[in-house]
Amino acid sequence: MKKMRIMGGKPLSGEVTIGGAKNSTVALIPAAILADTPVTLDGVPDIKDVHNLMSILKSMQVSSKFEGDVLTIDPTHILPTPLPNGRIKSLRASYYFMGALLGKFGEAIVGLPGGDDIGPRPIDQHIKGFEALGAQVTNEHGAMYIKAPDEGLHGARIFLDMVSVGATINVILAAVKAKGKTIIENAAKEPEIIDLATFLNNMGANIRGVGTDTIRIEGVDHLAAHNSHTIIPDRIEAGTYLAMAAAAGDGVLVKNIIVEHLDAFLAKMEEMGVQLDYYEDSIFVHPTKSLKMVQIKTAPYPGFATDLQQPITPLMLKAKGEGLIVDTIYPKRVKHVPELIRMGADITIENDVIILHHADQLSGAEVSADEIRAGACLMTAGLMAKGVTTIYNVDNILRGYDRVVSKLRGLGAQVEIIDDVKSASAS
Ligand SMILES: CC(=O)N[C@H]1[C@@H](OP(=O)(O)OP(=O)(O)OC[C@H]2O[C@@H](n3ccc(=O)[nH]c3=O)[C@H](O)[C@@H]2O)O[C@H](CO)[C@@H](O)[C@@H]1O
Ligand SMILES: C=C(OP(=O)(O)O)C(=O)O
Repeated sequence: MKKMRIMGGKPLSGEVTIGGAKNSTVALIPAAILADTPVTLDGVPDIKDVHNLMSILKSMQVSSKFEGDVLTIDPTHILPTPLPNGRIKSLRASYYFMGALLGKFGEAIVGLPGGDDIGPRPIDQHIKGFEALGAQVTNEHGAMYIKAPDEGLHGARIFLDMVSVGATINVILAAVKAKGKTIIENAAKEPEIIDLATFLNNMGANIRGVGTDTIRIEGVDHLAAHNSHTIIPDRIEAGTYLAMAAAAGDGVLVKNIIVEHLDAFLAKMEEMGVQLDYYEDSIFVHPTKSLKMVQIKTAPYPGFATDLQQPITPLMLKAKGEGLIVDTIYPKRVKHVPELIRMGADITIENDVIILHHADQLSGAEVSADEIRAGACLMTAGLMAKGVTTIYNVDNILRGYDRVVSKLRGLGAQVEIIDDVKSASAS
């Protein structure tokens, strides 16, 4: 396991460029196996989730090559392979192989996914969707066995009991080649779902209504890539750097942003009094002086993203007064709280409400990134703090933050990643 060492107190300045969205990429890679041709993705972030997905592809005889930010995937020799264990457990989005293999071969054996420990993450709505399309689903020793009827999957009307990104995407992947029309109601509206549908539609799929709560899919027989697909910028990485720039910056330009994808987050930054200059696809964050405390309630898109409640927390610690955070999606997503307290923060949790107070000065400490966004929060706290912060379990950050050390160094941060077995290296 690696750890990250941050020497705090040095204000960030300069510019940083946001990479392609993790949550698009991790859906696009499994989706690529639905194609009858090689597929090229551009703007791919260099994150561990991508490397783990490439290794899963390899186990199915799907070759892939990652050069710069271009990933080519050749699924033309794919074999229908059971995936009950192994790398499947290393990330959440491996569950997209359930929908993709089911859509491609009418059968999937896929282990229950890993991913962040942020409270219960059931997949009942994914299963409900597969069953509505005619599949039989059983859970045997921690792996899902999913089988279409002999005549193949058929279109269906599916009302999701709750808005779920994963279930919406998995049903799209399974239904895109099913016979007839599928309608997903109460669908999630996240931009990454639109990105996935754009990719599939450009290959010949017929998916309409993505970005609204009703998605209509007319099944097609073939999918073929004619052009490379450019992945949308990562709105969560962007939000992380924007909050970091406001909390620990002396004037930072964050580039490659789709501003509209961050509306709820940016409104909160402005409510706090952060001064932002907007350009076509970048935002300049001015150094902050006095900040107003706010209350945040996370919600499905276009609401305030759960994945940004931890990254904005250190910024809130700079504001005067009492702030509240309620994560309605993952009420137990509080792994950052004991670590921030160790750094000198005044935070309590009552009935799943996170209550924060102003901290004059955080102090460097040894802390643990127990999940990706807790890690993002601790990086910013470490940059704000006096002294050295060592973040353990840094693989949880590297799972989803593209070339994070070189980006932070580019902003003037003193940061390094150290293997626990002495030798130092940067990624
Ligand atoms: C790879 C990826 O894109 N991950 C994102 C995705 O995760 P993921 O797709 O796993 O999250 P969902 O949108 O499915 O989950 C939303 C809520 O619905 C619940 N639920 C979901 C499915 C289900 O079958 N049953 C059920 O009860 C979950 O426990 C959660 O409370 O959306 C989350 C919520 O925006 C983000 O935090 C993750 O970064
Ligand atoms: C929860 C997250 O990721 P995953 O769904 O991949 O675990 C996240 O990106 O914040």
